[in-house]
Amino acid sequence: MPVPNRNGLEIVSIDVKDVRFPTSLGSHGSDALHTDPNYSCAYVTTTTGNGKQGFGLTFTCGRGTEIIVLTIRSMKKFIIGKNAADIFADFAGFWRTITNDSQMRWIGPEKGVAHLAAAAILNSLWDLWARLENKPLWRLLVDMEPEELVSTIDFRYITDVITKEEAIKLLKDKQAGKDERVKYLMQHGYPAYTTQVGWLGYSDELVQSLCDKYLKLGFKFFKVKVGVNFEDDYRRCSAVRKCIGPNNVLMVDANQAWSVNEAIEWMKKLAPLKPMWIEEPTSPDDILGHAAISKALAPYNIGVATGEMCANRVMFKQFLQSGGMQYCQIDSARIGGVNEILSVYLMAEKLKVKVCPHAGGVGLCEMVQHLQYWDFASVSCTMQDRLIEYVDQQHEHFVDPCVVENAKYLAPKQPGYSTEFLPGILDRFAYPNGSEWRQMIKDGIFPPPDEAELVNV
Ligand SMILES: C[C@H](O)[C@@H](O)[C@@H](O)[C@H](O)C(=O)O
Ligand SMILES: [Mg+2]
Repeated sequence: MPVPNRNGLEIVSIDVKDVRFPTSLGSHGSDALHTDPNYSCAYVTTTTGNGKQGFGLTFTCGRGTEIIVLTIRSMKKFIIGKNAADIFADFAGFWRTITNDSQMRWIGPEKGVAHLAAAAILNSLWDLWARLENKPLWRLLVDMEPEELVSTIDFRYITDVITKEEAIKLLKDKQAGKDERVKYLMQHGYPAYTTQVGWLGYSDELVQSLCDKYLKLGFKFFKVKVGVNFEDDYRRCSAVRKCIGPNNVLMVDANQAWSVNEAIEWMKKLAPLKPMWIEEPTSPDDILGHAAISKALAPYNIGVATGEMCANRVMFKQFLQSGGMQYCQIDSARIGGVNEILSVYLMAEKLKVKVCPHAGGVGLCEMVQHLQYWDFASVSCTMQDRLIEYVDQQHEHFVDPCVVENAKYLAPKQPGYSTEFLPGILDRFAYPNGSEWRQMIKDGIFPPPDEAELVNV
C-alpha cells in the first residue's frame, strides 16, 4: 500500500473559503435553468503537523456556497487530530465516518450539501496523498495494486452490481498492457469536447465566432445549451451544425429543463440536426424517466447523457442498470469525492456504459482529467466514444492548470490533484471580502452580501 510514514502527518487544520468568480457578467456557464452562474467553489486546505498540504474543492454557482462552507466547518471534528497515513490505510472506513456520522447523516445522507461538503474534504485528502507520493493523482491511482485501490471504496449499497472481489478481479484482468496505455496517454493525451461555443446566454454572433475559433483549435465535438425556446434552439443548433459540418459532432444539453414527454417531443424535432446526445433532459433524480427518454430516442440515434447532478453511487447504479444513461457523466466535485467516483467507474465498466466526465465549472477540468486517465490505463482501457468535457474558464487561477492542445488533454505531471489556487486568488476572489468583490459591490455591479453569506468574514 502506498501509505506514507505517519511521522508529522497528524492533521492540524482544515481551512475553508467561499471563493466566487463573477462569470455571470458575461453569461459564461449559463444554461436553461442556471441563467446567471457565478462559477464558485468551497475551497478546502488541509494541513498536517509537518506542514504538508492538500487542496480540494467542490463546485457551486455562487449563492449557497456559504452553506457548504459551514457544513465543512461542522465536519472538521471528524478529521482534526487524525493521522493522514491512518486515513489512507483505511480510506473506505474514514469515508464512512465523514459521510455517515450518526447525527449528521440526517441532513443527507450521501446527497446534497452534506455530500458536497464531504467531497471537498475528501478531494483535499486525495490531493495530499498524491503530493506525499510525489505523483499526479492519476499516477497514484494507476500505480496502486487493485486490492489497494478497491480498499478506498465503500461498497455498501452496490454489491448487487459489483462486489469488492469482483472489482479486484476486474482491475486485475485489465493489468495487461497498462504500461503501454500509460505511455500512450503521455504521448497523445486524451480527447476533449468543448461546451464553450454554446452557453445559453451567448448571442448568435458569439456562438458563431466561438465555433470558428474551436474548429480552428482542432475540436471535433461541440456542445450547445438548449431547453428554453424551441425556435431559438433550432436556429442556434442549425447554425452550429452548419459551421461544424456533417462530420463533426453536435451534443445538446437541457440542464433538466423538461418533463419526460416534453423532452422526447423536443428532441424528436431537433433530431434532423443529428445530436449525438441529449444531456440532462429532465430531473436528475428521475431514473425511470431517463430510461423512457433513452428508449424513445434510440431510433433517432440520440443517446442520453447525465450525471453532473447525480446524488450518489446508488443513483448512478440505478441509472446504469435501467438503461437511463448511455453516457455516464461523473462529476469530480460531487458525490463523495474520488472514493465514490471510483466505484461509479467500476460499475459503469461492469455494465458497459461509457464514462464521459462533466467538467463545466471551477477546477472540474483540472480534476476529471486525472480520473479519466486512470479509466483509460486501468478500467475501460479504451477511448472509444469517450471524451472529457472542456470549458475554457478559470484555468489561469490554478498552480497546475489543465493543458488542452489540439483538442486533447495533455498528461498532468505535477504531484497532486491539480486543485491548488495560485497565491493571491483568495485575496482577490474570496467572497465577499476579496478585493475584486469589494470593488464590484462598491461599484454596484453586485448587491452586498446578506448576513448568511458572511462566512468568510
Ligand atoms: C451551470 C453550469 O455552467 C452548467 O451549465 C454546466 O455544468 C453544464 O451543464 C455542462 O455540462 O458543462
Ligand atoms: Mg451539463
